[in-house]
Amino acid sequence: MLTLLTSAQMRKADEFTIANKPIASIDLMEKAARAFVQCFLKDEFDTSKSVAIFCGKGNNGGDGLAIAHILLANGYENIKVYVINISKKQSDDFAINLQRIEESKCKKVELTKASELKNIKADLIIDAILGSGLNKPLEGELAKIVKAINKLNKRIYAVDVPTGFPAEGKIAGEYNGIKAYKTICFQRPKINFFFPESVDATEKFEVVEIGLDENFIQNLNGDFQFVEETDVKGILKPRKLFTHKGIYGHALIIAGDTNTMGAALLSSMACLHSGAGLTTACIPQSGLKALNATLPEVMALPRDGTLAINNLDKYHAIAIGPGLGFSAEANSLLKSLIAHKKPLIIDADALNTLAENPDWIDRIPENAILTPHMKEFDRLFGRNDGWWERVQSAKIQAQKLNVIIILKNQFTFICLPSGKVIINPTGNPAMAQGGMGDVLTGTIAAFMAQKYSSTEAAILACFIHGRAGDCLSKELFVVTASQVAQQISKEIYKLNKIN
Ligand SMILES: NC(=O)C1=CN([C@@H]2O[C@H](COP(=O)(O)OP(=O)(O)OC[C@H]3O[C@@H](n4cnc5c(N)ncnc54)[C@H](O)[C@@H]3O)[C@@H](O)[C@H]2O)[C@@H](O)CC1
Repeated sequence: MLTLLTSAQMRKADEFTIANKPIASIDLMEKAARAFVQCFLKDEFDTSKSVAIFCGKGNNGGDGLAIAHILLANGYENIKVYVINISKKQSDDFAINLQRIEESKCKKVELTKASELKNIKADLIIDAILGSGLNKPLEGELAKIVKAINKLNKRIYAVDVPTGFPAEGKIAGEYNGIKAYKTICFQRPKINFFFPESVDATEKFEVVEIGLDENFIQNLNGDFQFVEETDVKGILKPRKLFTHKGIYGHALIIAGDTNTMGAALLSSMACLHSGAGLTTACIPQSGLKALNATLPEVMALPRDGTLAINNLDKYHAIAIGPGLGFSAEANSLLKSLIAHKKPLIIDADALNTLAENPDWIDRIPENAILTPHMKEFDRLFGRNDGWWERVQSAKIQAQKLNVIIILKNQFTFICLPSGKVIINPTGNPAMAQGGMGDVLTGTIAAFMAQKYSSTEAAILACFIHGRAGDCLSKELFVVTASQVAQQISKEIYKLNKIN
């Protein structure tokens, strides 16, 4: 699991590396600049293009100056550096690189006013005005300069973080910073790149390694961690010889209503393909034909409007919610499940039922998993102003209630009772279609039934569900929930096979 860093922690890692490795601060900057250029050249190999590099006077600007001379050395001839006079203060490494630029054949101009940008002509722009040192909103002439740079309407590559975009913390008000095509950031992605608000600042980002001390970074107590494929492979267990269906657990999916029976079928289908030994769908009578016709492997526990499930012992994991609707029966089922200590997943309509009965929330069993999307989360725990606030609130609630909250989005946040937030990297916009959450719920239930811990089940399910969608979207504009459900077994197989 990769630990993500705040800007303050990044500075510590920087200082530690300089103090403990045979590398000086200016050489670390050079290394960062080289890593940036290497990444930049993968996209921009036409060295006849002209490049305007906008630099502030801190270390981000220092990077920009180093990038200028490295690009020159790589065959780019038409490079112009614009040093923006935002303050008198300059960093030591900026000063050293400025001296180098002055001694080179690189053109350098000082820029004080936005109006001076009118005559700038460049095919490409590199933004190195402000990086992770941003400590206040962009104002005055600097804000005007940034606006004018955006208006040049050229492809902008940002160094480390787009100027004006906070690397972490609340993203307040309307974004007025650099709108980058791509951000090439150092050693770790910025935490805020995982929030939807970041699309205003950068269309994409790529992380380059700059040689900071990894041991030091991993031992920093970062709240945010990032799942890697190796983590998932480390958790997944192979299916052993002589095992039988009883070993892989029995999952109960309480879901479906007359008009939303598909949700129950999708959840059950995903549960099957994710490896549960037995799957039972608790659905209304009206869904039995469909269930038997489409998922013959799944058993049924028909609901007749007054169902009480007496024998919960035989189930190793229970998921409630997909397409469940709102009824007295659904209410009483959820209430009775909360009273039991079974591994439980609460999703969709069951989350909304919970929101209508807030006094039940404190009674949710330990290590239960809640899987809200943004609206369901806000209904449950109150409105949030932006994603930073929402994830902070999910973090607090997961700790307080001792549950796991899977806050779903492009990047899903798995908030653990320990206070850690695990970011899932897989998944893509082709998966933005109804039923996808039902599939995730069925997948989590299957992993819990197979006796993975709630944390493991959450990590596995989110990663593999997204990975299934990623694989399918290589050939499809949109992937449907059924396709994802059916792909899951293939993805588990691939991850297990390489182990
Ligand atoms: N591990 C690291 O920390 C490394 C950092 N490097 C670079 O260093 C950058 C951070 O450098 P700095 O800490 O010098 O900070 P910046 O270069 O981001 O900013 C410089 C200074 O600008 C001022 N400032 C902040 N917000 C402002 C605003 N809204 N308006 C006007 N002035 C403002 C602050 O006083 C700040 O210290 C990173 O983003 C990265 O590009 C690299 O050189 C490599 C290693």
